[in-house]
Amino acid sequence: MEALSRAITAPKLPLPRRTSNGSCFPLARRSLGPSSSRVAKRGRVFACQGQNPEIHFSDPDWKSKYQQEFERRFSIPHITDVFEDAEPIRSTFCLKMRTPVSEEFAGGYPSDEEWHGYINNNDRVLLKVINFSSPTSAGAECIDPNCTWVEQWVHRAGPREKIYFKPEEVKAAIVTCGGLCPGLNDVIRHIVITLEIYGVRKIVGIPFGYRGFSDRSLTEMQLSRKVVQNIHLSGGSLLGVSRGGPEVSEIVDNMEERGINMLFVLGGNGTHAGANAIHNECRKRKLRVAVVGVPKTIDNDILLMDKTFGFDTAVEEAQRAINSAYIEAHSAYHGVGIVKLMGRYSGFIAMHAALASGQVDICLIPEVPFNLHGPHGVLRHLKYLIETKGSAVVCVAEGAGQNYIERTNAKDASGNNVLGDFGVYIQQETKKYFKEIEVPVDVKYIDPTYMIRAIRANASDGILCTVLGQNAVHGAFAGYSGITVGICNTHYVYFPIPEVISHPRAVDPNSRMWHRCLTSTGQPDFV
Ligand SMILES: Nc1ncnc2c1ncn2[C@@H]1O[C@H](COP(=O)(O)OP(=O)(O)O)[C@@H](O)[C@H]1O
Ligand SMILES: O=P(O)(O)OC[C@H]1O[C@](O)(COP(=O)(O)O)[C@@H](O)[C@@H]1O
Ligand SMILES: [Mg+2]
Repeated sequence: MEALSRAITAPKLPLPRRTSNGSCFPLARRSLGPSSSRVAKRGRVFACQGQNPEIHFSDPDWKSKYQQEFERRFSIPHITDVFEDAEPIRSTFCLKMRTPVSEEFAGGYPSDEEWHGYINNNDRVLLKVINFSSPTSAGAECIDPNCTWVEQWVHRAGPREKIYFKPEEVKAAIVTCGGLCPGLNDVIRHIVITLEIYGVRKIVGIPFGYRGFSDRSLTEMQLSRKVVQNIHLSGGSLLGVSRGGPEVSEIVDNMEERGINMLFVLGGNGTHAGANAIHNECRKRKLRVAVVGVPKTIDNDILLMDKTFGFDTAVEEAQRAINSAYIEAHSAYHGVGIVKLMGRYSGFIAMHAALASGQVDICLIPEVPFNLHGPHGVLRHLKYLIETKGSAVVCVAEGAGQNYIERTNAKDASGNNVLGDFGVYIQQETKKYFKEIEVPVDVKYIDPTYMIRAIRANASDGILCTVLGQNAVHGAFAGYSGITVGICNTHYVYFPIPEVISHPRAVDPNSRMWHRCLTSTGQPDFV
């Protein structure tokens, strides 16, 4: 797997802390490296790595240069970049024709000249929709010190009128990697259904993530509308998931062997790094292959998207654990309920679950440093809560408080750091502290980790999965590769993969959302 990791350009996680917009971070000094640009945010100087290396705000044309560079970065790779003479055909995706697409296309491809349901290749969606009037505005994301409004457009997702694959020549494969996430089956289902509408007959599932490309004992699963009809009714992945796996070259060798020319990859940042490496390898080998990702992570740590599928469901389920902790704490004499939720580097689940439940007194996330001990520490505040309220609920994200736990350098099969269990640690420290100050407390610890991700998607996630799955297929047929689908300001878009995985998206401690969470919990700064 190490070799696979080296194959991509995106740096390995985690990276230095950045703001939630994913690009800027405060500069210690005024000097900038060759690949950074400077922006003002709340009166501080920021650097935007990898963006507009030579941007000079004194240049009267800086804005148009910035936009040109942005357009270049967010252009989505197309099959014609490599196969200049690739000829498109009229789309076989036409919803006006109600009869099923014939297996042999004997009478030619179906078409409906009158249908206006296609996306124009030049359609764009605005990536940022707030025109901040000042760098001091809450959550301001500025490019220049004056916070000038710069339109940033990204590609609109959806079916195109011209397609670059003949359905009868397509062998499509779907693979699900990383940890589970509610909605995986919904996405698989809609990829299969949409492929069939285009007229594809050869659709297979690769079992157990990237591993399924190398382990000869794992055979591909034939997929059809009939097979996937009811899979969304249960959680998990019909295909199975795994971490780790073969090298990129082995994956592409195997794809060639099986004749796969459309690959749909469902996974998080690691999986997408792999998908991008597969796309690049296919290009290197001059293979007419479309590789399209669908971001999957309950951590919600993929950049630039409103949210990833499964996140809402996970938050909803997490609330149940918080509610149980609240009931336990509230019903006990001096009860303290502690809940640990997932979130390796990003505290979105903990923050949103705390906000949604309204029952959390202290929310601890990896992005916001805190002291456990001392006059301004978490434990002192817990004492105050016990004295004043009689009980307290604490919600901690998995990645919080790692500085309190001895590092092991252990890695999982994908190369992710194995974190220490801060939930258990804070539980023990709480007991120890109250024992020392001779205040009796009843501590209840709940770790619902796998329960929040092994369930089926709720209704809103189900719809999100439907749109993402369908758009993934439209993107592949339109001839795009090395892309992923997302929701952006409520519209659906295609992003080039490297732009969404350059580092994990994190909660911005200066964001309105974190401030709302603090308003809700009433917790002080623990520093
Ligand atoms: N940097 C990388 N380059 C290529 N493949 C990777 C990379 N990181 C992880 N992978 C592969 O992607 C798959 C899923 O990665 P993992 O980090 O476990 O989950 P996720 O995709 O949810 O982040 C694994 O098979 C792993 O080997
Ligand atoms: O026990 P597992 O399968 O490694 O999963 C735990 C991990 O799952 C996550 O919730 C999501 O991780 P992925 O997006 O990489 O699947 C992490 O926060 C957590 O560390
Ligand atoms: Mg990950």
